[in-house]
Amino acid sequence: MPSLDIMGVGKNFGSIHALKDITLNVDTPQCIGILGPNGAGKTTLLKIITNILKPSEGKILVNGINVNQNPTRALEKMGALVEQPEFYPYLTGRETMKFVARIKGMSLSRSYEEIEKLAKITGITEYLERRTGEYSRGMKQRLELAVSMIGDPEIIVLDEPTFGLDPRGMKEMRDILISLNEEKRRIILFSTHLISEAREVCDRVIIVDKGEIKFNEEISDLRGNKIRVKGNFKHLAKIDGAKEITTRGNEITVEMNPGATRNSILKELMEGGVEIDTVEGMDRMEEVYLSLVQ
Ligand SMILES: Nc1ncnc2c1ncn2[C@@H]1O[C@H](COP(=O)(O)OP(=O)(O)OP(=O)(O)O)[C@@H](O)[C@H]1O
Repeated sequence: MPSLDIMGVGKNFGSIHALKDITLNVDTPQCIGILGPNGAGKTTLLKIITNILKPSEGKILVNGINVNQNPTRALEKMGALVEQPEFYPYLTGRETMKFVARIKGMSLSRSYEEIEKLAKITGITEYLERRTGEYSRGMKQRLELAVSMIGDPEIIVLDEPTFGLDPRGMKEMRDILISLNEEKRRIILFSTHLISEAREVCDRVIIVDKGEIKFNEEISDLRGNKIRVKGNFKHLAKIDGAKEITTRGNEITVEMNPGATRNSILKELMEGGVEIDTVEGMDRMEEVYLSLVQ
């Protein structure tokens, strides 16, 4: 079983405290999303995990091995896409993968099988014979993922794998991550700005802001306890199922009492004379994230 231990990691760039005492222990295969606004510290954390940067404090253990002290052994079973690699533009996708497979010490016959398998998983089989200099951003991103997976890593670390892709490309990349995660053989850690993406792909979500973990929960534990309604109303009657109600313009946010349901709240609002236009559910992850972004 792969394991990743982030133990009290801090990172200072001069007077900037990019990370402060980050601790996280993962010892079962799962997908973890790191969500956070610009400058939160996501990339810095992923760079420390992959030994591109040294922590100012704390340590990272991969399968119990200290990344900083023994990087070769610790990172043997890790595949990462953290700094955008520049491929040699005159090599084809296949040659690029073969090159990396050879560096990783793989035999030619094994590398051939590995390339075919990974090209299929990441959907690049049809571009394998083209020079990477001619690849679109989406093709490059898939090739990068395929390259990071050479050697069947137990831990995969990806910095914003869907960044810069069009909606279809984003969906396809998410589907690849979902299917990799379904095998439940690896720890997949990736950063994103998108709540919806984290919710769709991950088992656990961590929200980082100003270098600190502000939220760390399993997706399955998140229960929506707020709903937001937009509509017309003159004044609000008492809502039995509401713990707290706030209004802003034509927007009503209701925090529900434990026994209440979305439907019971909506019924009460309508009976109280609210003409409802739209309804949104909010969960705690969304609340924390939106409060940080705002
Ligand atoms: N090499 C560096 N030198 C100085 N400051 C840095 C360096 N790298 C990052 N920082 C600072 O550390 C903080 C965290 O940056 P980081 O790139 O980790 O954030 P992020 O969450 O990945 O942001 P984004 O979503 O914008 O990519 C920021 O204040 C950033 O300016």
